[in-house]
Amino acid sequence: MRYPPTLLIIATKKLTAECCGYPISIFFIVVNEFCERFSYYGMRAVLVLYFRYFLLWDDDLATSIYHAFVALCYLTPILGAIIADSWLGKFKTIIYLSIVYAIGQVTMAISTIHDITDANRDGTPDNFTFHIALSMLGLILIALGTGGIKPCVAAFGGDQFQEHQSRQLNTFFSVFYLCINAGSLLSTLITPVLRVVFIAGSGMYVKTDPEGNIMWSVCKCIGFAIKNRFRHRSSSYPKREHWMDWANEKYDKLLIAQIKMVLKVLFLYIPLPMFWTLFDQKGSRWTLQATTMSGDFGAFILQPDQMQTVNPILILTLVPIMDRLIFPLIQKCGLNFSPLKRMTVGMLFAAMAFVSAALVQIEIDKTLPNFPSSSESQLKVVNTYSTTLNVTISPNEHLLIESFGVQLHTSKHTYSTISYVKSKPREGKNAIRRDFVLRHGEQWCEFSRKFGFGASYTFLIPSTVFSDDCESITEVEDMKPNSVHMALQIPQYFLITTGEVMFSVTGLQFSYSQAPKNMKSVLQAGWLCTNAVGNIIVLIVAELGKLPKQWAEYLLFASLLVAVSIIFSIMAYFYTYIDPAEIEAQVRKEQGLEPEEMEKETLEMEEKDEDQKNEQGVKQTKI
Ligand SMILES: CC(C)C[C@H](NC(=O)[C@@H](N)Cc1ccccc1)C(=O)O
Repeated sequence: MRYPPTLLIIATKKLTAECCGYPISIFFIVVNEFCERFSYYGMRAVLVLYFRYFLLWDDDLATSIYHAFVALCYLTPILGAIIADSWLGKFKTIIYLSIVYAIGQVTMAISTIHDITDANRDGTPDNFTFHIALSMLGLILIALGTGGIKPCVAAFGGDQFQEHQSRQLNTFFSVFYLCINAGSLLSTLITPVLRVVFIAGSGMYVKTDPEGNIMWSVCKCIGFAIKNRFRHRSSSYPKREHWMDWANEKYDKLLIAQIKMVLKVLFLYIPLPMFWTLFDQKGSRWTLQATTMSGDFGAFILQPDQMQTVNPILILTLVPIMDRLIFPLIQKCGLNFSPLKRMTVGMLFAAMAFVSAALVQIEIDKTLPNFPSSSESQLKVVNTYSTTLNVTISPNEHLLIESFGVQLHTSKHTYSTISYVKSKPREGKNAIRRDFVLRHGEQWCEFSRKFGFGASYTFLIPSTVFSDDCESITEVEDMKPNSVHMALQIPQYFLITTGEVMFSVTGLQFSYSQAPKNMKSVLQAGWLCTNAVGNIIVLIVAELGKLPKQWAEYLLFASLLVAVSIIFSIMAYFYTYIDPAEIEAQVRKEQGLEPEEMEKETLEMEEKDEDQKNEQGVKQTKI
């Protein structure tokens, strides 16, 4: 049989060992993902605290750099996808970038050792520039590692499945997502595990070779189509069905068909960053909201940042429920709950989560103290004298100061204050958290009291304090404890996580199923980029400032997402689901090329020989 003098790509999948209908190699991939997310989320969880308390950055800078880092982690997938699909292949890309990742984690760890520059041993680094530079280098390497391997791992997992395993392929993405969340959840509890599991499965993987510099060919082909279209802009030239068809003169029909498939999906992704903009505020705005709430659950006390673990916990329960119960039930009711419909509903759930956050915020606002505005000032005077005193604070204003103090707000005056609290204590902590012991030389006494969350107190300590065993200490409550319970945030976490399962797990599967074979990682990278853009939007919003009322900002975000989901549902309505393999076969047929399956059969004999000689390669390229 003669083959046209065109580049023929012949894919032959290796017979893989199976367990319950799944390729065994999948086990190594999901365990690898678990460990990777474990390491990533473990580091991310303490990153803001590192910026804040080690590098001594202020809140705004720490938050901005944090979101910039997260955005970078979801931008680098493009680089990983290019390396994998054009050069090294997914397997090698994962291995090499994991090494970069590990170097990044080590660099980051070294940057936290203050002894390196603490020559005078006072517990503070002497050279902050060194620590900042080292940690930034570490973070860039980590972003390169984690982001670079991310589109490859999901696509590599998908590659392990044969055609008859399409049901298992869908379940794989759910299990993959479960592992992400199990890893992120456990990372807060246990120290990172070495990522050697992935290499252990090496012999079992279906490893597809990269097919030349595919990204470069794609860019050149798109560039040519645009140029050619522009050259033929006069109406005398007949119109073509698709603007990419203007590349027909120079480029292979198959490549053009593949680019059309990818562009169609990428176009659909345009509104998606809005979902992530809301989703990623869990880590910032919602955690700040939790700082003004009470985390006293009786048996244990929950810190505001720990509230975020509700998300992975819910994922672990919701993914199986959705997969095994809700989606099959919807299907049984005869409803067509297609992937894009699921994603739209997911967005609506996220919008509802923000409505719920707004309602909680309204409740919290009712309990917050009134702080002076920019045109006011706050004066606090504590009267330790035994009787009421009359204090004149301006020619026309008199104040009666009760014994042990009073707090007041006045307009347009600045007074010197004894104690001045201008915001709720940070992270829901009290100014003083536990019982305290007073010491003076040999004398001491212990003061015991239950302090409320987010409360602030002033203690008046007379000189007689040691003789009466702290009895004479008088307490003034500057700020009432937080009274709205953190459990009220659970509905918003439930709604956003339900939205995430519908949106994110489906998006992952959709990106794999709609991508041509040689661009699976590229489309995974495109999907992850929607997250990066979402984080950049959070950054911009944080910098531009907020609405005066936090609940109004939550409602604004919810309305924006509803508007975006309407746009997305219209776009989705016009999207036709494709089977990339079928389209590719069709184009091949039109070009007079052999369909892949036939090629496979014809060449099976030839390959048997070669297979034995070659190391356990999977895909061969023949010219
Ligand atoms: C963009 C990715 C698909 C995000 C994915 N994230 C999750 O699955 C989160 N539910 C994990 C999480 C855990 C703890 C706190 C917040 C988020 C991923 O990491 O791949």
